[in-house]
Amino acid sequence: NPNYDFITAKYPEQQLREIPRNKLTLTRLLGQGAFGEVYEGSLKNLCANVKELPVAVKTLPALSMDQAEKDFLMEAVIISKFMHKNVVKCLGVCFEEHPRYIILELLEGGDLRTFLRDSRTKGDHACTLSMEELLKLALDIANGCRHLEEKHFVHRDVAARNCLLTSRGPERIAKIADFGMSRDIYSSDYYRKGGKAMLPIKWMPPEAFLDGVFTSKTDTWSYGVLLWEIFTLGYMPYPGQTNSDVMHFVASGGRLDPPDKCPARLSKIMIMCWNSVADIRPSFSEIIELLDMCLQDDEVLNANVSLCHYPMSDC
Ligand SMILES: CN1CCN(c2ccc(C(=O)Nc3n[nH]c4c3C=[N+](C(=O)[C@H](O)c3ccccc3)C4)cc2)CC1
Repeated sequence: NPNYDFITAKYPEQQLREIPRNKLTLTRLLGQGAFGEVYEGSLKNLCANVKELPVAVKTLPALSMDQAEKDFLMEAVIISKFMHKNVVKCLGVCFEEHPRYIILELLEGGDLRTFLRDSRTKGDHACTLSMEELLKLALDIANGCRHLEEKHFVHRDVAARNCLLTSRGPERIAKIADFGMSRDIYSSDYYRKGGKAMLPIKWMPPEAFLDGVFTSKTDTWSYGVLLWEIFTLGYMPYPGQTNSDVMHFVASGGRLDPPDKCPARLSKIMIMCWNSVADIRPSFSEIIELLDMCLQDDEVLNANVSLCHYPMSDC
């Protein structure tokens, strides 16, 4: 996996900060990850002026396989490389004994896809979030992705499920928060192709699932699907289609329909992200400029996000 080269080749000197385990208290379980749990916790006097710091603690079960251990370490090393307000921060690790912990900044709003789905009001299919709020979420993640692009890091799994929110209120900030190499093998978001890796087919461009080619333009394609997720308030992409349906559909030129009543300026960005020629897809700097234009455009701000009515799918 070239991302491993990214780490070992360029930054061998960067050490992970080992945190004494006795400074850490785990309070409650936040979620079950693919290879472990994530707890809310608190960190005592990490530094002078902070007595107790609320944190998220990712755990690796003590009896994990070697590969899981390597992936877990790799996730900590990768996250520690980035310093950006839209990328989750790693505060340190407890790696000297089992169970191993990765200590991350606590984001209390939960993941972006759940938040979008919860923000639908029942029945009248209106939405509790304004276009401006949705655009700001989109811009937060685009900024995080631009930082990864600048660092020549390809994420490979940009999707709403892998983003977290600082809170659910109007001051919420969205961050890219999952750099795990392992995939939730029980989630229908992933597809085991050729008995090997679990692939998020519905978020991948043709050159990735056909030829295994991954560049920052792979993340651009995935980001276009994330935009579609945001403006459908968390629908499953390609409703009613299986992963293998989608591989054939997309490889032969098929694309997601932009959400209905989605303003043209916004749909255009999605379509640009899904250009079959990777080089023609926009960089994240270009995407940010285009989204900033949307934020200035009343036609976009006054559009109402109406939920598409997909008959049979897990909407
Ligand atoms: C209505 N309520 C609102 C509150 N809510 C939550 C649900 C989950 C969380 C949560 O996991 N927060 C996290 N903070 N930091 C990290 C987290 C996860 N991390 C990870 O690294 C996880 O692997 C990860 C990464 C991306 C997305 C999900 C999980 C790092 C917080 C609130 C439950 C529903």
